[in-house]
Amino acid sequence: MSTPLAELHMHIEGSLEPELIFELAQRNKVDLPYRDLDDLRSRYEFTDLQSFLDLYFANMTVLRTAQDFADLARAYLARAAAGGVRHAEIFFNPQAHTARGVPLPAVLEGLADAVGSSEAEFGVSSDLIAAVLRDRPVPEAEAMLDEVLRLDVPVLGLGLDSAEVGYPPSLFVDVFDRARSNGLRTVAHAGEEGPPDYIRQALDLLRVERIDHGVRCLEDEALVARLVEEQVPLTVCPLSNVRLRVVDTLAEHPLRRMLEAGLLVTVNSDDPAYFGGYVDDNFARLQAELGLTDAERETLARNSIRASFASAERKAELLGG
Ligand SMILES: Nc1ncnc2[nH]cnc12
Ligand SMILES: [Zn+2]
Repeated sequence: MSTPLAELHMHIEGSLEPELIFELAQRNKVDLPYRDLDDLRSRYEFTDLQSFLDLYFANMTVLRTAQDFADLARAYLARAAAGGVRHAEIFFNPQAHTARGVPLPAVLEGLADAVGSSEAEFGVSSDLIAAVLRDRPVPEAEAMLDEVLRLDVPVLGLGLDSAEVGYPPSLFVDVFDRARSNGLRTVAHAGEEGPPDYIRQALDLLRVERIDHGVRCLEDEALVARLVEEQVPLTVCPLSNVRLRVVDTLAEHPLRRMLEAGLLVTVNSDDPAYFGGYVDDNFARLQAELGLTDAERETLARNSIRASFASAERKAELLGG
C-alpha cells in the first residue's frame, strides 16, 4: 500500500477555477473583464511570478462573502481528496481581501467552516496558514497578525509569499518573532525567484520551520549541506516552477537531484487552478516527463507526512504506523 499524501504548499485563492470565477462573479454582481471562459483561459500564460500574481489578484475580486470562501475551500478539498491527499495545510492571503474591503472575519468564517469539517466530509485533515504579502508595507503585516491573534480563529501558522525579489525575509523579523511567541507555526517562500541568501535569512532571522519552494538552494553548496543536515523541509512545486519559468521543463526539474542530495523534499501544487493541475497531476507529469519512480513517489509521500504540522497521532495513522 502506498503512503497517502499531505499537501503543504497550496494557496486557496490559487485553486479558484475559471468556472467558479464566472459563477461567483454572477452571484456577487462583479463585472469581469473577460468575454467568456475561453477569453479568461487565454490569459494563463505567464512569463514570471509577477505576471501570474497580476491575474491571481485580479481574479480573487469575485470572492466576497463567507459562503464564497467556504465554497472555494470545499471545491479544493474534494479535488485534493480525489487525488490522494489526506492532509492539507492551506495558505490564504488576508491582506489581499481586507485591502479591497472584505473583512477578515468573513474570510475566516468561510475557510474555517470548510476546514473544520474536512476530515468528516472528505477524509482530509486540514489547517490554515495566514500568509503575509511581502510586497506590501510591513505595518500592514503587523496589523494582519494583530487581527489574526485577536480573533478566536483556527489559524495554525504564518507564512510569507507574493513578489519575492526586493522583499527579503529580513523585513519581517518582528512579525515572525511575534507569531512564534504567540504559538503560530512559521514557514516562508524563499529561493523561488529570490537568491539562496533569502533561504538563509528565512532560517536564521525568521526561524521558520519549512521553506516553500527553496529550489534555488542548489546554487549554494554550503546551504544545501545545511538543509540536508538540519532536514529542513522544502515544499517544491514542479508544475508551478515550469509555468513561472523558474525551470525550463519538467524533464529538467531538479527534483531528483534534490532527493539524491538528501534534501527533505515534498511535491505540492502551489496554485493548482493556474499551473495545470493538482498534486496528483504534478506526480503524473513527473512520472511521464522526469521518469519519477514508484520508490521516489513513496519517499516524497512519506516526506510530506513527516514535514507536516499534523499531530503525532495523525502522522502515525497516515504513515500506517
Ligand atoms: N508561487 C508563488 N510564489 C509567491 N507567492 C505566491 N502566491 C501564490 N502563489 C505564489
Ligand atoms: Zn506558493
